[in-house]
Amino acid sequence: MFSGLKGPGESQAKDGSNLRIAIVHARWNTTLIEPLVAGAISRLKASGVLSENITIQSVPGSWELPIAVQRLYAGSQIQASTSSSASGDLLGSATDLPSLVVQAEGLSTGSKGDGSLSVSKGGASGKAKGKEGPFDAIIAIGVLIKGETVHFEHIAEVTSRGLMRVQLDFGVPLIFGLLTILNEEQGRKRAGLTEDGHNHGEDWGDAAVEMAIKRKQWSEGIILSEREA
Ligand SMILES: Nc1c(NC[C@H](O)[C@H](O)[C@H](O)CO)[nH]c(=O)[nH]c1=O
Ligand SMILES: CC(=O)[C@@H](O)COP(=O)(O)O
Repeated sequence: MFSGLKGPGESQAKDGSNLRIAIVHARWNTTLIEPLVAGAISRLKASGVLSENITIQSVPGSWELPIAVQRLYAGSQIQASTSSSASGDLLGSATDLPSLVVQAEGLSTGSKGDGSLSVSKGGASGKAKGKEGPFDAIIAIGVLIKGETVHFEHIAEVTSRGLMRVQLDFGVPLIFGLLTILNEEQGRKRAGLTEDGHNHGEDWGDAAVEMAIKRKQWSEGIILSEREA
Protein backbone atom coordinates (compact mmCIF):
# COMPACT_ATOMS: atom_id res chain seq x y z
CA MET A 1 0.00 0.00 0.00
CA PHE A 2 2.75 2.40 0.91
CA SER A 3 4.82 3.10 -2.17
CA GLY A 4 7.98 5.19 -2.38
CA LEU A 5 8.41 7.68 0.45
CA LYS A 6 4.98 7.21 2.07
CA GLY A 7 4.38 5.32 5.30
CA PRO A 8 5.19 5.54 9.04
CA GLY A 9 8.60 3.88 8.79
CA GLU A 10 9.83 1.17 11.15
CA SER A 11 7.64 0.70 14.20
CA GLN A 12 9.01 2.17 17.42
CA ALA A 13 6.40 0.44 19.57
CA LYS A 14 8.28 -1.11 22.47
CA ASP A 15 7.01 -2.88 25.63
CA GLY A 16 3.33 -2.07 26.13
CA SER A 17 2.76 -4.48 29.04
CA ASN A 18 2.22 -1.69 31.54
CA LEU A 19 0.02 0.53 29.36
CA ARG A 20 -3.70 1.26 29.46
CA ILE A 21 -5.10 2.06 26.02
CA ALA A 22 -8.60 3.02 24.86
CA ILE A 23 -10.06 2.63 21.39
CA VAL A 24 -13.10 4.78 20.61
CA HIS A 25 -14.66 3.96 17.24
CA ALA A 26 -17.61 5.21 15.23
CA ARG A 27 -20.17 2.67 14.01
CA TRP A 28 -20.83 4.29 10.63
CA ASN A 29 -19.38 2.21 7.74
CA THR A 30 -18.87 -0.73 10.03
CA THR A 31 -17.52 -3.06 7.28
CA LEU A 32 -14.45 -0.82 7.22
CA ILE A 33 -14.45 0.07 10.92
CA GLU A 34 -14.25 -3.55 12.10
CA PRO A 35 -10.98 -4.49 10.31
CA LEU A 36 -9.44 -1.17 11.33
CA VAL A 37 -10.27 -1.80 15.01
CA ALA A 38 -9.00 -5.39 14.70
CA GLY A 39 -5.76 -4.15 13.15
CA ALA A 40 -5.18 -1.70 15.98
CA ILE A 41 -5.87 -4.36 18.62
CA SER A 42 -3.52 -6.84 16.93
CA ARG A 43 -0.61 -4.40 17.11
CA LEU A 44 -1.38 -3.35 20.68
CA LYS A 45 -1.21 -7.01 21.72
CA ALA A 46 1.91 -7.58 19.60
CA SER A 47 3.57 -4.91 21.76
CA GLY A 48 2.48 -6.66 24.95
CA VAL A 49 -0.54 -4.56 25.91
CA LEU A 50 -2.76 -6.84 28.00
CA SER A 51 -6.29 -7.53 26.77
CA GLU A 52 -7.74 -6.35 30.07
CA ASN A 53 -5.93 -3.05 29.63
CA ILE A 54 -7.53 -2.34 26.26
CA THR A 55 -10.89 -0.53 26.61
CA ILE A 56 -13.12 -0.37 23.53
CA GLN A 57 -16.07 2.02 23.25
CA SER A 58 -18.23 2.90 20.22
CA VAL A 59 -20.22 5.99 19.23
CA PRO A 60 -22.80 6.50 16.45
CA GLY A 61 -20.54 8.43 14.06
CA SER A 62 -17.28 10.34 13.70
CA TRP A 63 -18.91 13.57 14.82
CA GLU A 64 -19.25 12.05 18.31
CA LEU A 65 -15.60 11.03 18.58
CA PRO A 66 -14.19 14.21 20.20
CA ILE A 67 -16.74 14.39 23.03
CA ALA A 68 -16.50 10.65 23.64
CA VAL A 69 -12.72 10.73 23.85
CA GLN A 70 -12.73 13.78 26.11
CA ARG A 71 -15.33 12.35 28.53
CA LEU A 72 -13.79 8.87 28.55
CA TYR A 73 -10.37 10.25 29.39
CA ALA A 74 -11.83 12.48 32.09
CA GLY A 75 -13.62 9.41 33.45
CA SER A 76 -10.37 7.47 33.61
CA GLN A 77 -8.86 10.32 35.62
CA ILE A 78 -11.76 10.13 38.07
CA GLN A 79 -11.19 6.38 38.39
CA ALA A 80 -7.63 7.15 39.51
CA SER A 81 -8.76 9.58 42.19
CA THR A 82 -11.61 7.31 43.32
CA SER A 83 -9.52 4.15 43.52
CA SER A 84 -6.67 5.96 45.28
CA SER A 85 -9.07 7.48 47.85
CA ALA A 86 -10.85 4.11 48.19
CA SER A 87 -7.54 2.39 48.90
CA GLY A 88 -6.69 5.21 51.29
CA ASP A 89 -9.97 5.14 53.16
CA LEU A 90 -13.12 3.08 52.69
CA LEU A 91 -15.41 6.03 52.05
CA GLY A 92 -13.31 7.69 49.34
CA SER A 93 -15.50 9.84 47.16
CA ALA A 94 -18.37 7.38 47.20
CA THR A 95 -20.49 7.36 50.32
CA ASP A 96 -23.52 5.39 49.12
CA LEU A 97 -23.40 1.70 50.03
CA PRO A 98 -23.79 0.23 46.49
CA SER A 99 -20.84 2.23 45.22
CA LEU A 100 -18.82 1.25 48.25
CA VAL A 101 -19.59 -2.43 47.63
CA VAL A 102 -18.68 -2.12 43.96
CA GLN A 103 -15.42 -0.38 44.82
CA ALA A 104 -14.48 -2.63 47.73
CA GLU A 105 -15.16 -5.81 45.78
CA GLY A 106 -13.43 -4.62 42.61
CA LEU A 107 -16.73 -5.30 40.86
CA SER A 108 -17.95 -3.67 37.70
CA THR A 109 -21.47 -2.53 36.99
CA GLY A 110 -23.56 -2.63 33.86
CA SER A 111 -27.14 -2.20 32.85
CA LYS A 112 -29.46 -5.14 32.35
CA GLY A 113 -31.30 -3.10 29.79
CA ASP A 114 -34.40 -2.89 31.96
CA GLY A 115 -32.98 -0.03 33.98
CA SER A 116 -31.71 -2.30 36.75
CA LEU A 117 -28.05 -2.60 37.59
CA SER A 118 -25.98 -5.69 36.89
CA VAL A 119 -22.87 -6.19 38.98
CA SER A 120 -20.13 -8.63 38.03
CA LYS A 121 -16.70 -9.57 39.29
CA GLY A 122 -13.80 -8.28 37.22
CA GLY A 123 -14.32 -6.21 34.07
CA ALA A 124 -17.64 -5.64 32.37
CA SER A 125 -17.28 -8.90 30.44
CA GLY A 126 -16.23 -10.80 33.57
CA LYS A 127 -12.60 -11.02 32.36
CA ALA A 128 -9.59 -10.17 34.53
CA LYS A 129 -9.81 -6.68 35.98
CA GLY A 130 -7.50 -4.33 34.13
CA LYS A 131 -5.61 -1.28 35.22
CA GLU A 132 -7.51 1.73 36.42
CA GLY A 133 -6.44 5.33 36.11
CA PRO A 134 -5.79 7.66 33.20
CA PHE A 135 -5.39 6.09 29.80
CA ASP A 136 -1.84 6.25 28.45
CA ALA A 137 -3.14 6.80 24.92
CA ILE A 138 -6.44 6.76 23.04
CA ILE A 139 -7.08 5.70 19.44
CA ALA A 140 -10.05 7.41 17.75
CA ILE A 141 -11.31 5.50 14.69
CA GLY A 142 -13.90 6.66 12.15
CA VAL A 143 -14.56 6.40 8.43
CA LEU A 144 -16.01 9.35 6.56
CA ILE A 145 -17.08 8.61 2.98
CA LYS A 146 -17.65 11.58 0.67
CA GLY A 147 -21.28 11.76 -0.48
CA GLU A 148 -23.26 14.16 -2.67
CA THR A 149 -23.18 17.10 -0.27
CA VAL A 150 -20.60 19.02 1.75
CA HIS A 151 -21.61 17.11 4.91
CA PHE A 152 -18.34 15.16 4.60
CA GLU A 153 -16.21 18.32 4.68
CA HIS A 154 -17.93 19.73 7.73
CA ILE A 155 -17.56 16.58 9.80
CA ALA A 156 -13.97 15.93 8.67
CA GLU A 157 -12.85 19.44 9.57
CA VAL A 158 -14.44 19.83 12.98
CA THR A 159 -13.79 16.25 14.09
CA SER A 160 -10.10 16.56 13.25
CA ARG A 161 -9.84 19.88 15.07
CA GLY A 162 -11.80 18.54 17.99
CA LEU A 163 -9.55 15.51 18.40
CA MET A 164 -6.42 17.67 18.24
CA ARG A 165 -7.91 20.01 20.86
CA VAL A 166 -8.66 17.14 23.25
CA GLN A 167 -5.15 15.79 22.75
CA LEU A 168 -3.49 19.09 23.64
CA ASP A 169 -5.98 20.17 26.33
CA PHE A 170 -5.65 16.88 28.21
CA GLY A 171 -2.02 16.12 27.28
CA VAL A 172 -2.89 12.57 26.24
CA PRO A 173 -1.68 11.02 22.95
CA LEU A 174 -4.75 10.81 20.74
CA ILE A 175 -4.04 8.69 17.68
CA PHE A 176 -5.83 10.03 14.59
CA GLY A 177 -7.70 7.12 13.06
CA LEU A 178 -10.18 9.09 10.95
CA LEU A 179 -10.24 7.90 7.34
CA THR A 180 -11.63 10.57 4.99
CA ILE A 181 -12.18 8.71 1.75
CA LEU A 182 -13.80 9.57 -1.55
CA ASN A 183 -15.14 6.11 -2.31
CA GLU A 184 -15.46 2.66 -0.77
CA GLU A 185 -12.51 1.22 -2.71
CA GLN A 186 -10.17 3.71 -1.05
CA GLY A 187 -11.55 2.53 2.28
CA ARG A 188 -11.14 -1.16 1.48
CA LYS A 189 -7.51 -0.58 0.61
CA ARG A 190 -6.82 1.28 3.82
CA ALA A 191 -8.60 -1.31 5.90
CA GLY A 192 -6.35 -4.01 4.42
CA LEU A 193 -9.23 -5.68 2.57
CA THR A 194 -7.56 -5.73 -0.83
CA GLU A 195 -4.47 -7.50 -2.18
CA ASP A 196 -2.55 -4.25 -2.52
CA GLY A 197 -3.98 -2.75 0.64
CA HIS A 198 -2.54 -2.06 4.09
CA ASN A 199 -4.53 -1.95 7.32
CA HIS A 200 -3.97 1.53 8.74
CA GLY A 201 -5.36 0.33 12.06
CA GLU A 202 -2.07 -1.50 12.58
CA ASP A 203 -0.15 1.75 12.28
CA TRP A 204 -2.48 3.39 14.78
CA GLY A 205 -1.90 0.60 17.29
CA ASP A 206 1.87 1.00 16.95
CA ALA A 207 1.61 4.78 17.23
CA ALA A 208 -0.45 4.47 20.42
CA VAL A 209 2.19 2.31 22.13
CA GLU A 210 5.08 4.49 20.99
CA MET A 211 3.47 7.74 22.07
CA ALA A 212 2.20 6.32 25.37
CA ILE A 213 5.69 5.18 26.33
CA LYS A 214 7.34 8.43 25.25
CA ARG A 215 4.71 10.50 27.08
CA LYS A 216 5.31 8.46 30.24
CA GLN A 217 9.09 8.97 29.97
CA TRP A 218 8.78 12.69 29.30
CA SER A 219 6.33 13.13 32.20
CA GLU A 220 8.96 11.55 34.48
CA GLY A 221 11.70 13.81 33.14
CA ILE A 222 13.33 10.97 31.23
CA ILE A 223 14.74 12.54 28.07
CA LEU A 224 16.52 10.06 25.81
CA SER A 225 18.03 10.78 22.41
CA GLU A 226 17.06 8.26 19.76
CA ARG A 227 20.29 8.77 17.86
CA GLU A 228 23.64 10.45 18.04
CA ALA A 229 23.49 14.02 16.66
N1 LIG B 1 -21.83 10.25 6.96
C1 LIG B 1 -21.03 9.77 7.98
C2 LIG B 1 -21.30 10.02 9.32
N2 LIG B 1 -22.38 10.78 9.67
C3 LIG B 1 -22.96 10.76 11.01
C4 LIG B 1 -22.30 11.77 11.95
O1 LIG B 1 -20.94 11.42 12.25
C5 LIG B 1 -23.07 11.84 13.29
O2 LIG B 1 -23.02 10.56 13.91
C6 LIG B 1 -24.51 12.25 13.08
O3 LIG B 1 -24.56 13.45 12.32
C7 LIG B 1 -25.22 12.46 14.43
O4 LIG B 1 -24.56 13.42 15.21
N3 LIG B 1 -20.48 9.58 10.29
C8 LIG B 1 -19.36 8.82 9.97
O5 LIG B 1 -18.60 8.40 10.88
N4 LIG B 1 -19.09 8.54 8.66
C9 LIG B 1 -19.88 8.99 7.65
O6 LIG B 1 -19.58 8.73 6.45
C1 LIG C 1 -19.72 11.89 5.43
C2 LIG C 1 -21.18 12.00 5.22
O1 LIG C 1 -21.91 12.51 6.06
C3 LIG C 1 -21.71 11.57 3.90
O2 LIG C 1 -21.51 10.18 3.78
C4 LIG C 1 -23.19 11.90 3.77
O3 LIG C 1 -23.53 11.67 2.41
P1 LIG C 1 -24.31 12.82 1.61
O4 LIG C 1 -23.35 14.00 1.48
O5 LIG C 1 -24.62 12.21 0.23
O6 LIG C 1 -25.55 13.18 2.37
